[in-house]
Amino acid sequence: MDVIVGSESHLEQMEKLVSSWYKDGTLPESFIWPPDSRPGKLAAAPSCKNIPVIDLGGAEGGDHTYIIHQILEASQEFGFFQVINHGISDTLLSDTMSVLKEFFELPLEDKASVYSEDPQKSCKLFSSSVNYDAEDVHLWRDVLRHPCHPLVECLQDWPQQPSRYRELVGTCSTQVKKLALNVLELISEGLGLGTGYFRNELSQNLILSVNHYPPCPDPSLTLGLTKHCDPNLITILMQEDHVNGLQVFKDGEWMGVEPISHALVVNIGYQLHIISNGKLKSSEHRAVTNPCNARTSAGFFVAPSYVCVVEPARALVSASNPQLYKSFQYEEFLRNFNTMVFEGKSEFAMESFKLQT
Ligand SMILES: O=C(O)CCC(=O)C(=O)O
Ligand SMILES: [Fe+2]
Repeated sequence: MDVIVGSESHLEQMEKLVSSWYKDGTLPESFIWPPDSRPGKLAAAPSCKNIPVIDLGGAEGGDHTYIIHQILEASQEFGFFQVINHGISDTLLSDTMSVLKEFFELPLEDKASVYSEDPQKSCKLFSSSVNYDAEDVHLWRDVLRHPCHPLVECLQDWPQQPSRYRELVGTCSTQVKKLALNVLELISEGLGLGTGYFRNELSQNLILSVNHYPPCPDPSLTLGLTKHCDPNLITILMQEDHVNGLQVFKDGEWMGVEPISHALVVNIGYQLHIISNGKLKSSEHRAVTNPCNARTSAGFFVAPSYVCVVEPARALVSASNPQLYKSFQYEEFLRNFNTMVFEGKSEFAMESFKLQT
């Protein structure tokens, strides 16, 4: 059925957005996760002081080799690290985060033009997941998702409000892409793949996914985002200051990733795990909610083009390091990943791409 933007049924659909009704103070049953995937007592998840914070300030000077060493070590052990002195100005990051938060605070009518339940639509605001009507349990989040590349082609689909949205998110996404390519260059060098290994179809796409988690009456029973690894190449995540929520699974327990002002979180996606022939790790992570503050996070997902062929780098395969994954088109991986996520089996998303060794 076609739904006309701003029509009564379109606005009714928008009432699925958690931000439109959370103030009634209830946690509906449809948001209560089974006991084995609930966060339970949040106090049990210590804020992780161990996720490395890497100063990229000297990457082009005398610290170059040391920084590569830190990035490789963090990517092998944690699959996550934070970066500071990354070259993106504090003002741009703060202003972009403000405009993203403002977007979610707009009245429903002002968000109606981007709200959509159509899985094919590339720029859309929705609640929980793209499978809202078919999923058993909902996530306590609203999401605004859209491509950021090529900028001139996608910009016209982005929200027009707040008025500085396009300008700030456009500038920020361009700079985040540049940062991601710099980090990938350091990884490429660290893996012994030379220069420019990722500067092609492997890093062609950039998708922004903004998560908004309103305050939740009982964070122990629900989740903002269930455990998953990111399917793409590498993710650069901006998280709001002072509000915890991101957790990484490490050594059998969930650990919080502390928000650090103006730092960015870097997360190794499945494609980088595969290209490194298992050397770099993709870690499971999730987002929990809290009763006091809304939290907004913005993930910039750098991904291969859909037709790009992905496989372990030849230079990393040898008799003593047999090839662990077959080669495939990224589109095929993504289709399988999305099905697995929908079936609640995302931890098995890699199975059909593994080679018997
Ligand atoms: O909200 C967060 O910090 C996590 C977001 C995330 O993991 C994702 O969007 O894939
Ligand atoms: Fe993620």
